[in-house]
Amino acid sequence: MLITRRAASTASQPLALTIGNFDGVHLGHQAMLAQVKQAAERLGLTSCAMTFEPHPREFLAPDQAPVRLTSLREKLSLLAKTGIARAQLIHFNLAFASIPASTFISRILRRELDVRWLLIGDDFRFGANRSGDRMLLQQYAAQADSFELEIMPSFCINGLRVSSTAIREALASGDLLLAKTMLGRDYCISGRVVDGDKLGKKIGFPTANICLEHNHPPLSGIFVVEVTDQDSQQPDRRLPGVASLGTRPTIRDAGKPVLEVHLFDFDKEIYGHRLCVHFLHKLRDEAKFADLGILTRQIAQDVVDAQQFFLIKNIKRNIPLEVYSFHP
Ligand SMILES: Cc1cc2nc3c(=O)[nH]c(=O)nc-3n(C[C@H](O)[C@H](O)[C@H](O)COP(=O)(O)O)c2cc1C
Ligand SMILES: Nc1ncnc2c1ncn2[C@@H]1O[C@H](COP(=O)(O)OP(=O)(O)O)[C@@H](O)[C@H]1O
Repeated sequence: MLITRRAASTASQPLALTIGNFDGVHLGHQAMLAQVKQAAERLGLTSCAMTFEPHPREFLAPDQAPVRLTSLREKLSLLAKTGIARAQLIHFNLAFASIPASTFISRILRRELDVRWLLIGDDFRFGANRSGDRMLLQQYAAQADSFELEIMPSFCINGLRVSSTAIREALASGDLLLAKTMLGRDYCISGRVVDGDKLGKKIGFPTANICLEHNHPPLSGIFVVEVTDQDSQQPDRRLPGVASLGTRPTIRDAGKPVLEVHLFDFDKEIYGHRLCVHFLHKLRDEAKFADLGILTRQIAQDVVDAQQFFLIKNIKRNIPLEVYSFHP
């Protein structure tokens, strides 16, 4: 077995490690990473998260692979925000998928990475044919001069197990609040602004078209959003707007999802800028309208509905408030 390393910036030091796909870096992942950091501090180790690209199921069964919550870039940036010292990226290919579970432990975890403390989820499986499990790791952990093993129980909120699958389902059904509860932040998609059909300005609603880093986003429809522009003077400033994520059937069906945002009270050229679109609320599903005039009137209504959302969101209040909106 040949292992090649690229761009390791930290010197090789004994590790406190956790392993996973970390798609979304949700609150369950964040709790795991916090434990790894604590153990690393306590034991004088380097905290590290091992993750895979592509997602193992994207490689092994592309037809059944789940839609991604985060691109690799987004995932690494979220991992960095947790304060974990290092990410160990495994290029998931046939050679890696064929490594027997016991070889993965002895050769990679122990010899190559010098793992002294390991945290895994309660349903963690690994190695060729997913034959390795916590029992196997426990056997190795019991040996002299081995690593310490911790098992993370399911992380639940209101009795619901937080998982990437549950977040994908919440997003697909338009329940952005539930997704936010599990992610610990608004769901967001980032990418660079590219040229579109140049129709937006003509109909009075310029839209920044964002190049998607993953082809199958986990949600679709028309949304209230806030946008941050990483290439602006104020990269953390959240600009309000509306976004459309769909195939645009009215104009010329793009055949694949297109993400575009119209920002309120904004008229700068931002082609090439990297934007992050934070999804706050779903307004409606995308529709095929009879002509451009009807679509334009609907977009104007979407803007009014979104502004109403922001009006209520921004009022400071000390009374529990439930809001009903009626649509024709
Ligand atoms: C708030 C909003 C709602 C939209 N809703 C739809 C829709 O329901 N159906 C559709 O075909 N296109 C919809 N669009 C996409 C428009 O067709 C698109 O923005 C317009 O064609 C301009 O595209 P361009 O930026 O590539 O020039 C929507 C766009 C926005 C900003
Ligand atoms: N309020 C705004 N919201 C979004 N983009 C805007 C806005 N004002 C100006 N722009 C700029 O105009 C472009 C969108 O104009 P549009 O006519 O829709 O062209 P395109 O089809 O290339 O997206 C954006 O990429 C951005 O550079």
